[in-house]
Amino acid sequence: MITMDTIIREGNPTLREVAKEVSVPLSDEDIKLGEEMMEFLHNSQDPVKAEELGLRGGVGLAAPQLDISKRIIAVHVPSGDLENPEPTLSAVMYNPKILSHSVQDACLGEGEGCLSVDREVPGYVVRHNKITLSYVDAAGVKQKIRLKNYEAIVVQHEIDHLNGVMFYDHINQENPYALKDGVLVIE
Ligand SMILES: Cc1nc(NNC(=O)[C@H](CC2CCCC2)CN(O)CO)c(F)c(N2CCN3CCOC[C@@H]3C2)n1
Ligand code: NI
Repeated sequence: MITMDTIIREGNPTLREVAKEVSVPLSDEDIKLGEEMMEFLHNSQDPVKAEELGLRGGVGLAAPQLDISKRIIAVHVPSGDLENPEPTLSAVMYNPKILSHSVQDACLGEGEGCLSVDREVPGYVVRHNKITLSYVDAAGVKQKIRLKNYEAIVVQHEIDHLNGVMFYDHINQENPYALKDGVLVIE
């Protein structure tokens, strides 16, 4: 089971590597890894389990954070309103690739954090507002989807990890809260 002890922290060189594509058809090992990554996200969002296991909350996870330099990410983004328990996006993505993106940029009003970063790094992390994404799903089927706003931000954070990029690499050093005109701030 993945716990916080499994997650490597900044300073570990694996977080700065470009991860390798996984072979398709998917190996049993890669399928099992994806399942464990998704299980971590579910546990981290369950107040009882998160408390029990000492997990920080997570809506995304990338294999390099487990010291595994493979292009595998898991995302589990809850809808936000408690009435509707259905997540807006829940998927393990193998070899995810951004095919195209909007001119429009966006950022989370709260900034970003990272399970591999044990410190607050304030500032806006400006990303694409909308992306068209291809990936292979856990069943080995090629998918092509369009994401926007919060879900698009989460996936971009995870794909960054596959390319050795950390969220704070995007923060403006002079003024962390500087924003160009037209950047959508997502609250
Ligand atoms: C936005 C948010 N980031 C949380 N943590 N950080 C992460 O997920 C990192 C990835 C996210 C950082 C910004 C974009 C992607 C992990 N990363 O480093 C992977 O690379 C949260 F935990 C969280 N939520 C809201 C929903 N809530 C549902 C109930 O359970 C608690 C949960 C808390 N929202
Ligand atoms: Ni992260």
